[in-house]
Amino acid sequence: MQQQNQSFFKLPTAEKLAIAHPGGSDPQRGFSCVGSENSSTLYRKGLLKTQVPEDLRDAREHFDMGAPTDLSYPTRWPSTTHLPGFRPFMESAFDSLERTAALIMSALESALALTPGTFLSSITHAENASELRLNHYPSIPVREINSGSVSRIWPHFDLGVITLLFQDGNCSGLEFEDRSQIGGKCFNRVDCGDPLEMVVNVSETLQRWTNGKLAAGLHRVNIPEGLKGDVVPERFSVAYFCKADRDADIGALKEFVSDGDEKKYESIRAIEYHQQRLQSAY
Ligand SMILES: O=C(O)CCC(=O)C(=O)O
Ligand SMILES: [Fe+2]
Repeated sequence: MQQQNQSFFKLPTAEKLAIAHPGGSDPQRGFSCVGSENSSTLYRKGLLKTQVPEDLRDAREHFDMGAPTDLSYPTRWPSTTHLPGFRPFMESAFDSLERTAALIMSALESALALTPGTFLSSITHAENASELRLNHYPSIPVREINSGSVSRIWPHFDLGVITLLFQDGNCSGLEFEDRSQIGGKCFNRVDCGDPLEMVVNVSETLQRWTNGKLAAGLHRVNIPEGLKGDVVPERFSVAYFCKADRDADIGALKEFVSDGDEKKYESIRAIEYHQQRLQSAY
């Protein structure tokens, strides 16, 4: 998949722009050029409500696809002339990742002693809302990142249920917030490791369903540890965002709100919640 990732971003700019995501609140499909998505607003207007300056940019481009069965928001595919085999490969990868995510959610149901299907009944709809993303971070001078207004990806929470994340094995930089010091002040590095390693990240929907019992992981991509030279090399990653069905309620589940507990997350349809959040990120 990392090879497909590299091939996609090597396409001529015009080819990528021909399948550009128009922005706005609809689920992302196709190509988003460097600077088009602003992850810092996901942070600013997200769970932490922390004050962050307005003019922060992401040094990242990405490609998003939806489920092959998602007829509401079809994927914008590059032409087969330029990338033969890309679509069938990505659709088959989507299928494997969807099954992997379902296994993890089923294991979580057992671990939390929930009735089977408590989570999965809201994620297995035929017209599923999950997404697969290819990220490319072009090489960038260290001084640009140190200027403070550009980051590979600003601290943010993912919106879905869980994220399955793969790094390219060459360029590290992924960091997760240290849970003992909430507030985005201290981050722990995640080793780049083997490209077959999968990072599983709790995202906002699971935090909402569990009324905060499983907290979403705040993460970012920073300058790699021990970098030599004054240019950060290019980096690739792949993220599968397992999402709730569009019509699913993503308020706190009754199983996680005992008598006398505060229900921290009110009922809202997943699609409405996502639209509100994406509107602010583009
Ligand atoms: O590139 C990475 O390692 C992280 C990507 C990420 O956080 C995202 O796409 O939401
Ligand atoms: Fe993320």
